[in-house]
Amino acid sequence: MMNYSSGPPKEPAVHAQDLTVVRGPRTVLRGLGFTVPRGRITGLLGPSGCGKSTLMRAVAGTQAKVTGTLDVLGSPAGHPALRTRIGYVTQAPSVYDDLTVRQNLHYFAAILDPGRTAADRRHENVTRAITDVDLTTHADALAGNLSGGQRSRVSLAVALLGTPELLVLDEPTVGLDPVLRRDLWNLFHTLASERGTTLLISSHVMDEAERCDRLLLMRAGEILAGGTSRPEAGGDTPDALRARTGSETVEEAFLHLVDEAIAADRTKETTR
Ligand SMILES: Nc1ncnc2c1ncn2[C@@H]1O[C@H](COP(=O)(O)OP(=O)(O)OP(=O)(O)O)[C@@H](O)[C@H]1O
Repeated sequence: MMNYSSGPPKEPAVHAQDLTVVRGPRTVLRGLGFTVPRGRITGLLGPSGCGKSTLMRAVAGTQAKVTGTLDVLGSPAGHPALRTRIGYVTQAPSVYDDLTVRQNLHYFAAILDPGRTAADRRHENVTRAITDVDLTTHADALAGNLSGGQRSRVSLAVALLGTPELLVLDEPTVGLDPVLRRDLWNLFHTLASERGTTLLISSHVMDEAERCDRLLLMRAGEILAGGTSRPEAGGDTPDALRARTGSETVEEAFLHLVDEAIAADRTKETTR
């Protein structure tokens, strides 16, 4: 296993400039600039509806009406060459209820790595992914009989099958108990430190921000902290964010920045 402790490559995994997304009649992301450093966990945090899922869909290449620059692992987002290099887990677990956990994984493994000669490798990858998400004891259970949290871990295991360079995880810990949340965060840190995986993880639970290496804070389709319009491009660290805003927690820092943004909006309106 490779160890990336000597420092990840400098070129960011994701680079966005003037990124704008329109959904229906609304401009949901407005001219965003940010980078996601390689081999680190970047947390994307902000209130419900601020545009986190839309941003992740754009990075994963599944979002329509994206304008501006969005480079992912050196290619434009959505490029076919990125398909096997990115693992994307949406909020809705995509598993087949009438297959067991192991059968689900074998099904997706066969798509990623087809052919009889790859059977041993597929078997190894499936076993590793099931172990990674701690579902070994449920490997032969039907997915339809699993709890919500277990089903989302099957989705995560599917994303881990191809050993992706970039993992895009949309609220992966929603509905999980504290022990599982802790275990998953430990897994995320192991993936970053031992496999060099870049993780972009969304959450609206501010205490999860403390577990990230870097933070991008969003509000109403804009980046509030960690974007490239500020010197802390590549995401603020939780420590830097707290220090910069004189706050004890990331939640307090976020509220401080929201208040600042609201005050700045009001000033703009009154000077119009
Ligand atoms: N298909 C759609 N058509 C039009 N607007 C949409 C569509 N999907 C989402 N939106 C709007 O885009 C905005 C951003 O949605 P998005 O799902 O990206 O937010 P989010 O931050 O991920 O929210 P949550 O934390 O609740 O998942 C929301 O205001 C939402 O109403």
